[in-house]
Amino acid sequence: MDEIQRWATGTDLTDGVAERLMARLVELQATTDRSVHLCLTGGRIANRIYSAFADLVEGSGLDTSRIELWWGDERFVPTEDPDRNAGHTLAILARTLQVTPAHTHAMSAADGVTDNEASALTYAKELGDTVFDICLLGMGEDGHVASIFPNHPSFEETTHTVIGVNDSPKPPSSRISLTVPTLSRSREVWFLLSGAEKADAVARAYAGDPTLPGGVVRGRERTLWIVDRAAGAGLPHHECTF
Ligand SMILES: O=C(O)[C@H](O)[C@@H](O)[C@H](O)[C@H](O)COP(=O)(O)O
Repeated sequence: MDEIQRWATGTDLTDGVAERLMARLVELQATTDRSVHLCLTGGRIANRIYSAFADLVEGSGLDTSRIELWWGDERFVPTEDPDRNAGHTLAILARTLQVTPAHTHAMSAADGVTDNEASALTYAKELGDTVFDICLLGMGEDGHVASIFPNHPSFEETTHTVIGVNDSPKPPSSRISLTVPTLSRSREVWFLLSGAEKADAVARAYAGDPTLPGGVVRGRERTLWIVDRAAGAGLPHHECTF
């Protein structure tokens, strides 16, 4: 079930998504005794949302002992490299979200190792058959999600759940990524889409363009297309949820 959530500006989107994400996580925790699994994405838009989310934790009712953080992709760089997704995200969320190391599943960094495939296999073992309750994804102007790129080996059919990605069109070149089937195992996929430069890719992906990773990744129960006015310019207006 695809739903469009349209916000006027990127700022409205950031604050609105942070509130809806917090509410949904609290709602999911109320339906189960297990941990809730949230898969995070890198990118500018996501990091702005994480910052707004961190401001909401106090008084939210979120049980931080029952949330597990995963990553959809990672740049295969040293831990201290500013390009590393987990570094940014944890610095932002750790301001208010006390998530234990056992519940924080960051992909390994390239500290003294060069083999991203081996690191991908290690993450696949840690992931096992975990199904994410919510998987957050940004999208590039080329329709990439996580580190799965169109017209690129990363987008080829695979039985792997996690892969090493080389020659990434988006720097840095070496990455680790969940694969399309793994992303689509998620119960809910939330696409976080802001900026006019994404409008064409967003429209094509929403229409299910099979040549774009964003065109084929969907949640099993729900797919949210969260757009600001600019990024959603090419989306149908009759399907807005609010
Ligand atoms: O590691 C990465 O680069 C991200 O996972 C990538 O998939 C990102 O989400 C998109 O490129 C959108 O990035 P922006 O939100 O910065 O446009």
